[in-house]
Amino acid sequence: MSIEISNLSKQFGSFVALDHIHLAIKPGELLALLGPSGSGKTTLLRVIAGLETADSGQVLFNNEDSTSKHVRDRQVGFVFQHYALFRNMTIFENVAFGLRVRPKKHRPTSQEIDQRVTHLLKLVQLDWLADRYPHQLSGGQRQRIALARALAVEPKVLLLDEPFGALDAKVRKELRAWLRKLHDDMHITSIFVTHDQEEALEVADRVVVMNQGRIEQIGTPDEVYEKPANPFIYEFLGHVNLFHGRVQRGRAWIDNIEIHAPEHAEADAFEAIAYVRPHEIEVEREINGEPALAARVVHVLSTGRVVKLELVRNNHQNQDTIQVELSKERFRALQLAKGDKVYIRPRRLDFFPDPANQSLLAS
Ligand SMILES: Nc1ncnc2c1ncn2[C@@H]1O[C@H](COP(=O)(O)OP(=O)(O)OP(=O)(O)O)[C@@H](O)[C@H]1O
Repeated sequence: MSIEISNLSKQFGSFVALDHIHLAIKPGELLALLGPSGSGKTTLLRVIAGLETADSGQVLFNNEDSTSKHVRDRQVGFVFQHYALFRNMTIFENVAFGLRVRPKKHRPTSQEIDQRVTHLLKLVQLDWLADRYPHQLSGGQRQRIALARALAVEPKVLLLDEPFGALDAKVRKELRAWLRKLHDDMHITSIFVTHDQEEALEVADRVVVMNQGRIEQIGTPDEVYEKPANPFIYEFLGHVNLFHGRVQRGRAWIDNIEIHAPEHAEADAFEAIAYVRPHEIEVEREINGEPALAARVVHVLSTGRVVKLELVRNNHQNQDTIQVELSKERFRALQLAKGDKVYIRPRRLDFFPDPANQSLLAS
């Protein structure tokens, strides 16, 4: 099932929750809606589900306008953060529920229901819990059952709102991998809401980054992480270092370091902010012929395969810490410790006009 969202807007009173949203979701795609709290993710999901009506715009399922279609006719399955399973029903009956309450002429036979529920419980790898009650399950197991229950009615679209939000970090990680695999097996067009960057980047085919009711960028996890469209996304997605510099006709400068900026080949001079990810900074003990920024190590944190360094620049007014990530091998080769002097050079920088200083420089 493809979903196309066209020019969708929604206000609550005078507050604009969705602001002219356009989005095309391919059949079988797993899409993440990612953004800070209040950015409109849940509202968008609820409009797609038919639980909320938009003020204007359309939601098309397989090119067919569903705006006036009732929730139960949209063939969507839901999983929410706190999905309340029926407490007084066994796990088996919870999963069977959506099928048992169907009108008689659409209801599968009792034998078919048994078969389908057994199959789904196997799919979520919890068939051994069929006779238990929800309170006898862990949070992660309950969410997997919630998913099995959503899948029981064979939805064409699966909508998940922070499905793992209430779980601890380790279980979340396990369920992410599990959801990805399940999706690869089933290919149901799925949209999940999260405010966890890592979750979105790890699980989704494409990520939609939202902010203040608008879409800031749509792309594969690599695209949004490696090529953020604007400063908001840079700062929202993972750790990032900020430098101030200057750009002119395809060249850029951070202090004495000159860097190619081919994407700004035509640009007149402008004051810029420049972003660089922690793993895109080279660290040397000695200056090696290329201009570099002098800094010193203020903190070393070893986490598994990478070593995270915190640096501050030497003799520089900006004493914000600079985060650097090195491989363990590189860290060993450098033999760095707190207090050591180093030279750093960003391998790749992305430049944007500095909002605090928009004035043009004399060329
Ligand atoms: N029924 C409502 N009445 C009034 N305002 C609402 C209503 N539902 C949502 N809002 C407002 O719309 C904005 C977007 O809410 P929404 O739940 O879509 O955000 P979100 O991105 O999902 O946030 P979170 O990650 O915190 O769940 C919020 O500022 C919220 O307060």
